Amino acid sequence: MLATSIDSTRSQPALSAGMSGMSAMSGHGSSPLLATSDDLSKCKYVAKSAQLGDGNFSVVKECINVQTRECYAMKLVHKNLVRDKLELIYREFRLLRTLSAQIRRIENESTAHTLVDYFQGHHHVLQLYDYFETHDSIVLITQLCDKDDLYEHITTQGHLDMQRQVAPYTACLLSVLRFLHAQGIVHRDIKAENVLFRRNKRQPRLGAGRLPDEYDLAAHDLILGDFGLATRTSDSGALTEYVGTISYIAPEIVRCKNSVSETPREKEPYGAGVDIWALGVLAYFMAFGYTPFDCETDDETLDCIAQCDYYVDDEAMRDPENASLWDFLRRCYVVDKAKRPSAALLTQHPFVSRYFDTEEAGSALRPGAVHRNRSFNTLRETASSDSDSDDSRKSISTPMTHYSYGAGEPDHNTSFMDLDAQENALTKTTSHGNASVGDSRPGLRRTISMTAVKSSPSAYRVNKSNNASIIASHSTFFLDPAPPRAALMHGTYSEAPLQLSNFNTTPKATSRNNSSRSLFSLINGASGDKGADPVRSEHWRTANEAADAQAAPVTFDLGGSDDDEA
Ligand SMILES: Nc1ncnc2c1ncn2[C@@H]1O[C@H](COP(=O)(O)OP(=O)(O)OP(=O)(O)O)[C@@H](O)[C@H]1O
Repeated sequence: MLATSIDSTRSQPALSAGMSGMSAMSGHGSSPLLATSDDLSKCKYVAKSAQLGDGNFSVVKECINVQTRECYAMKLVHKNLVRDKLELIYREFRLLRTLSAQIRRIENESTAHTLVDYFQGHHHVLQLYDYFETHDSIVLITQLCDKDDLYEHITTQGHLDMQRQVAPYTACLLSVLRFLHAQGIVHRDIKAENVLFRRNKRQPRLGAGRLPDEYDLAAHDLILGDFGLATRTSDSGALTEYVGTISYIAPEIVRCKNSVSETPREKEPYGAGVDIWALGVLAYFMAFGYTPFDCETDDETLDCIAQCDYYVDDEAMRDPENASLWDFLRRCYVVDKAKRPSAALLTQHPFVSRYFDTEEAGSALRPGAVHRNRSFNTLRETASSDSDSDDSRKSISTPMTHYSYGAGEPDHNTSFMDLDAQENALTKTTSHGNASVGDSRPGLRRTISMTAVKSSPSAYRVNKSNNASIIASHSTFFLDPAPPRAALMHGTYSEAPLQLSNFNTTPKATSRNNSSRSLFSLINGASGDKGADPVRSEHWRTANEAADAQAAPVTFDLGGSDDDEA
């Protein structure tokens, strides 16, 4: 691992030098050298001025690669905003890049007959295609998704249809978590705002007798994004950071907040189970249109999470047709992280097992009676066994020892048959309290992720063994058509992208294929112009802001780990 100076490579033709792409976005965090206009690459992307969305540190816009006319999402992370939080973007980039490489490998190896589940988790991870740096921004070029995310879908519809949407959407996200966790990656920010819908929706060809109308096929277009808080457990050692989004964080993360003054050694580390808890929160939100633990203040919410005290709609709880969902949620909301099931085990749960190849799990566990509950009300019960009748809400407390895996990590081989055999009937602690909680429940609002990342310049190093051009070329799989390598930026330091109110061309939305065994063959295959269009490219490349060249860039080391592409 050794640092590479930006200016030593920037003057090279960006796309011909193996390390140039990487080094342009990498560096050592000290004494950055001034770039001149000669050093700047032309930007190969033009963005729409209107944004698709924004986050704490970034704006996301639709863009077009001027050579291939493929459309992507452009995430512009403003350097000023991340100057003391470089590790955030560094970590997100590294993870997305590694995941993209891993996904490419899997997709190349996959054949139709090996696809046994309806959802292939790796198809639903936001794909990184390209990256570059300008004077003001670090820019990630990713798969293009719809403007409306899952949060918008839920709030627009009030709540989602249990049978057609909640169950398959949950199954799809469970499939993503199973994939990520198998790679040793914890997302740590599973929430509706981070679930997108792929833009390029193609009509799937369904196999005979294959569930054409039983569920919303948009489930195959879910894309999990925002890997800003994701981490590899092997990279981070014990996870003890208080990060995530309050409504969705697990009790063990809450405990990390409360033990902030303790030495790291004394903190109780958490793992992939935090994503399972958050998936339970999201499934609940999809089903009922509000989140289970939210109170008026953050402190109250954290207390409720720590005690697993969640809102329960009385009617919805009693409806036997919702039993499967409630049971799924109870499996997710286990306070003891060692007893919370893994994503792999949860695929056997009746609420979602129809979407997985879980024959061994036993057909008796397969659901058939999960239907939409159209008539829930907002009266919920509170679980606190000590709550008084003047409590403003009622609740049901999930027992913390709902079932037992024994000590240590969950046994991923344990089936739900085994678990159910161990399990006692759910012991609800229903308290009195007659007041409706409708008034006390805080209004829904888009959530904000918490970060606890401190700057650590020493972490930025360059790994010369990672060849940027190889990594970049690997980030282009499943493009339709695949762009020539020269059409990518490969991390170069470039002029700011031109921004237009609209593209005066007919762009091709770029997306990876849908997933599922029945959806694997798609009606519309790759077609169209496969080559770069240099004339058009030059046309698009005019009018970039040369002013960008006047100051030194923030330097980044995006050197990968050893398990990145070789
Ligand atoms: N690939 C994409 N296609 C379409 N829209 C996107 C895409 N990526 C992000 N968005 C939109 O931009 C918003 C912000 O993106 P993202 O969550 O990645 O930014 P962030 O700065 O990491 O956010 P946060 O501060 O919440 O962590 C998303 O909520 C979504 O609406």
